[in-house]
Amino acid sequence: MSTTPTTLFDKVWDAHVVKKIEDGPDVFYIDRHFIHEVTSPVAFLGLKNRGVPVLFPEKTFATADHNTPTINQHLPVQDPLSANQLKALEDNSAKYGISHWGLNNPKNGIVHVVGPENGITQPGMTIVCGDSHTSTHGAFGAIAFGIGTSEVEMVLSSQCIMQPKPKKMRILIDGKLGKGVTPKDVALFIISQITASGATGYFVEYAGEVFEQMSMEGRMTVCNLSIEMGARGGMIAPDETTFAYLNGKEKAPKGAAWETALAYWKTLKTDADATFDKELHYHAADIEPQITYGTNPGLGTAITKNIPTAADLNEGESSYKKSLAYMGFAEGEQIIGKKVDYVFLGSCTNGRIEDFRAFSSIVKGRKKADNITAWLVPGSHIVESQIKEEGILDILTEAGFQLRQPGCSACLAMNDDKVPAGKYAVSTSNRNFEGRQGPGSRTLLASPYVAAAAAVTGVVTDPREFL
Ligand SMILES: CC(C)[C@H](C(=O)O)[C@@H](O)C(=O)O
Ligand code: SF4
Repeated sequence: MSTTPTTLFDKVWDAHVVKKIEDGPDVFYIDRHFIHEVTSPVAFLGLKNRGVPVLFPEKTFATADHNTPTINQHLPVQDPLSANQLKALEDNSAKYGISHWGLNNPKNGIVHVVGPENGITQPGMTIVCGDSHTSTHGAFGAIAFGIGTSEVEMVLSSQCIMQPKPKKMRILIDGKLGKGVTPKDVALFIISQITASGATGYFVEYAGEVFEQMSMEGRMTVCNLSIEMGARGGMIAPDETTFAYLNGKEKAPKGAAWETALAYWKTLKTDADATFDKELHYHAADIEPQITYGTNPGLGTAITKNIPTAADLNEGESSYKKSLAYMGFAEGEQIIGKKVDYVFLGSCTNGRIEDFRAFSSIVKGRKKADNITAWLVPGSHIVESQIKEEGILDILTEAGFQLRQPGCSACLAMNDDKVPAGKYAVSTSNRNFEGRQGPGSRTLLASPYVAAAAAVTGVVTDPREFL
């Protein structure tokens, strides 16, 4: 065994290199492969054309999420393109013997929600999916990243991909988070500090007290947003919180296999004195509830602050002005008090049970504002069941909200959940690009607390006044 101090990332990476290529990418072994309806059909077509089988069908897991409606899921899907994609996923999975959680399957939900909650995602694994937010699974101490459709085909046929090793960055945050400050705020804060391309070329390890104290749901939220700072992925060393979350999950190891796995998982941490290519250090006390005001996730601020000027930001002036013009905002304006039309609680960033608990803790005993259309979309059927079991649905109903059925929904508006042109949405998702939530839609990214505060007041509101 090597005595050189090693990072968590190197430990997991090096254990998966099948072959090193001189001056080229590594041939990299993949433990778990997730697929959804958008990026898999062309990969399966490639297999068919080459007459190649799926090498290890039991290592690939399919779920339908992007194109699925969030009401009346028992009825046939109306949109022909969506219906075709969903059918292709089902047929391809059946043809190659791949596990498939389609609409109405009790395990169905957003790929990055269902993988972890069923114990498929485990520490020390390499995990890929034809989807950028695959970084979510890094919360378990896995190396997880998004791949393109041609690589999906490669993984299906060989369980390997060609992958250059990224550089390593560690982001350390010490101290304790203040009232109303959530993992989403931590991630939006980091992105606002380093910009949406600040971690390009790196794989990030999040470390320090803030992440050690965080729940698995919170860690998933943070790792999910790694991609929005440009990183290849993000990870957090597994610990007792991770093991407790996984223990008893359907696909987690059981009995003696659990003990063996646990012994290995406990070795998965960065050694003291291991070095990174870049290190950033922040303090929890400096992080307030955040909100974005522009058209990339880096254009965010503490909710109590005013929208910065181009000079404050060091941003290219014309692109910044264009971004604010799209949003209908002006430099130097206060963000609190801005009118909101839509509230979206959901997505692979904030569609987990903890997010619904946070949202309901604010709307409890209050009423939805009349000007707000709210879409509350659980990340999976398991989350939906928990919402019902914990009495959260009753709180939401009492406050004038409806619960929808699981899927990506308004996060990218590939189904009917589209925010109309010019309207403002406070959204717990991860992208605020032009038109992301529907043509002409305007997105303000924020935490479930901020979303709830907007949902009951109708305007951007500091959630701390309700906590
Ligand atoms: C459709 C899919 C390829 C896409 C992604 O890769 O991220 C989507 O999930 C998104 O969030 O924009
Ligand atoms: S919820 Fe949004 S970010 Fe996540 S996979 Fe679906 S579309 Fe992509």
